[in-house]
Amino acid sequence: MDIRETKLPGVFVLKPQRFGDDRGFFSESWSHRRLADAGIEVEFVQDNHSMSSEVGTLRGLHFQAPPHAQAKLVRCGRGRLFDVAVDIRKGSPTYGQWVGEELSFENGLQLYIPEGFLHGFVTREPMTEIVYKCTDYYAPEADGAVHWDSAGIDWALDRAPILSAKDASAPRLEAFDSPFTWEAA
Ligand SMILES: Cc1cn([C@H]2C[C@H](O)[C@@H](COP(=O)(O)OP(=O)(O)O[C@H]3O[C@H](C)C(=O)[C@H](O)[C@H]3O)O2)c(=O)[nH]c1=O
Repeated sequence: MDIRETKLPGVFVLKPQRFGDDRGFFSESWSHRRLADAGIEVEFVQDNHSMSSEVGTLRGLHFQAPPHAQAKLVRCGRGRLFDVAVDIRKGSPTYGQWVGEELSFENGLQLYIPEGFLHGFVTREPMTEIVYKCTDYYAPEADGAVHWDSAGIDWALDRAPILSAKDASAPRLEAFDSPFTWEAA
């Protein structure tokens, strides 16, 4: 498994090895030991799986506030999507900055997103499925959102995205009071 840090410290792109043969391929999609060896010391407790039928479906930008903050390990089980993380830790040198990566069934890439970051994605193919591990359980009372179009993200959209009502009415980043604070390592 190759693991490389993105331009946003703490956010990593991972590429598990695929062993191909006449049947297809085999891949270890997650290894606690391999992440720990890369300095990613987290315990996942919940797997999420969502499917979006249409191209241009945008889910995000979401977070869970402390004490239910979630780090996530995201991959694309079917189709293709553009996955984004935004730093919202007050005092962080990279506050408000974003990084994006195209994840697909074909490329097998994953994105690791630590606590203190918004997460969102937009689909690039129909029937796209996202699968991701979380380090805390769903806590609806701690669930939060920031407007998808307020962090300067280049979503490369050719039309208005398909959104949930919650996402369409989320506050803009500039009007958002983050519950996260950056702590220098
Ligand atoms: C997140 C979640 C949702 N739900 C239920 C609540 C709703 O009845 C239904 C759909 O929830 P929501 O519209 O929040 O789903 P998404 O818009 O895909 O939200 C997710 O999308 C972004 C990209 C994320 O990273 C988060 O995991 C999450 O916010 O699933 C659960 O039962 N458990 C959960 O962990």
